[in-house]
Amino acid sequence: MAPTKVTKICCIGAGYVGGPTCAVIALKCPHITVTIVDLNQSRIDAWNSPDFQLPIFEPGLEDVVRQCRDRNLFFSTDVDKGIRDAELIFVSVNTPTKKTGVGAGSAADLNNVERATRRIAAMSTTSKIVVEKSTVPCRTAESMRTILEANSKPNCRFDILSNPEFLAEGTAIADLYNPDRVLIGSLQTPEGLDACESLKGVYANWVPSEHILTVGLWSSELTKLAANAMLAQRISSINALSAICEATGANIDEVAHAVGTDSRLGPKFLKASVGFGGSCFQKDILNLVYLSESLHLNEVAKYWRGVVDMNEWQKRRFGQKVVKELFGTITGKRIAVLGFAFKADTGDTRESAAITLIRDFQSERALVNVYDPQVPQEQIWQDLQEASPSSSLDTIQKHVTVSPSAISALYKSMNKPAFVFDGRLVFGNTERERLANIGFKVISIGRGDSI
Ligand SMILES: NC(=O)c1ccc[n+]([C@@H]2O[C@H](COP(=O)([O-])OP(=O)(O)OC[C@H]3O[C@@H](n4cnc5c(N)ncnc54)[C@H](O)[C@@H]3O)[C@@H](O)[C@H]2O)c1
Ligand SMILES: O=c1ccn([C@@H]2O[C@H](COP(=O)(O)OP(=O)(O)O[C@H]3O[C@H](CO)[C@@H](O)[C@H](O)[C@H]3O)[C@@H](O)[C@H]2O)c(=O)[nH]1
Repeated sequence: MAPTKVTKICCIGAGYVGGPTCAVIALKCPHITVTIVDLNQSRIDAWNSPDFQLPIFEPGLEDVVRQCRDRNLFFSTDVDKGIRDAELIFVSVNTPTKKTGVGAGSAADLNNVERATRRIAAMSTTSKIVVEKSTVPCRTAESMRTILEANSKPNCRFDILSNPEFLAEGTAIADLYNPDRVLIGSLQTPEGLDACESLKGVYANWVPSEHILTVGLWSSELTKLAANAMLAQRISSINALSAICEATGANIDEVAHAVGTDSRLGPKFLKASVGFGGSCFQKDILNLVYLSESLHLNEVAKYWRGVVDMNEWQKRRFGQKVVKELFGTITGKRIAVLGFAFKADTGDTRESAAITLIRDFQSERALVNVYDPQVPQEQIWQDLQEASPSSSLDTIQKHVTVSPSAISALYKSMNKPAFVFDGRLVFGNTERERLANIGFKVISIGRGDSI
């Protein structure tokens, strides 16, 4: 049998991955009808909103949705119909770290994946290619296949592929237009390889074939965890060195630049920071830690856990540095936190270092002003409450204000000496000097030479 030429795709999960990924597929493949389904009514309403107030902020996304929506791109809460009509289904649901039960704190919670898989089995009356897009532990595809096969109807076969997503938030559209690689894992059986060819045919509409890598299912699943673990490891390595720089007078930007010119290491992902955040790095490393522990590879688990431990230390260390520089106490002092999301160009606050920092400032009874144009106020309050479950919202709001602009942090209105703490190395030497000329004392992560 020849590989199916896909014309109808359904994506289960209309979040940061499902939304942009399938919107770009719709744009690049006008002959394919793409329906993105989700149980969350308000999210789907936002995707369908007449004024394109989309549920996530991502540069370039609105333009893609404007071009395709209601042409060959549809958003719906009718999950069952989406499943029934499709030839190929992406499962792009969230897989957060488990909060309770076996593996709590490190294992991935696969409940959403299982629910979606059971729904596919229950609703399908024709054969489907089912694609794992969510980040999952190694061998999850096997569990999905077992569930699908145990519940399938006659003449209905399911082929499972792994196709992890490597986009980064803030650059998702550019990453999807021009990916370093698309990775597809399949069983190495004739049917598995045919299914792989079908999915490859979708990406081949815009991705050069040498950038589409095909591997075995388990390698594909593990590659996603490995890639994130190794990226995060670079950040923890440079952050560990930033502490040495502060203590010795070396400059972390100079060290990172010089190290990164070694072609074996390369210049990217060497920016020291207040710590990595986002919904993926910590979750996926902990997922790898749990997998290693389950395989009784305790030294391997310990090795990867170190990357997360270093990140936690870096976040705490930055908060402690602020207290130390402000003469040992920040009680009653007003601190402006510019940026609440986990990085620039996104409104996503999951695991943002700003949350830990503000929680630590609150415990010192500082007065905090938060400014982030991409993050709605309600999200900030929700995150801060989750970070300090023993404090009421009233108590938090006595210490934290959400500012509509960054103006209130201007030098003239500040107590002197006025400090700027640069936790993302956004200020180079010129900007540092300019701030110092205004009168600010500038303290940057990874630099012993405050000015
Ligand atoms: N966010 C990223 O940058 C990124 C990048 C690569 C991979 N990933 C991985 O992709 C997956 C999705 O991440 P995300 O950030 O898009 O999550 P998200 O929370 O933004 O979106 C997931 C969506 O799935 C929906 N959902 C959950 N269970 C469902 C079900 N049974 N039926 C229908 N809808 C359901 C939720 O309502 C939610 O809207 C995760 O496994 C994540 O690790 C994320
Ligand atoms: O040199 C650097 C690079 C990043 N960061 C921080 O690391 C975090 C993660 O940044 P980034 O990787 O750019 O964003 P994510 O959207 O989390 O993307 C990561 O996680 C995704 C989800 O799995 C993967 O698909 C991407 O390939 C992977 O880069 C952010 O807090 C950044 O500020 C640094 O501190 N220093």
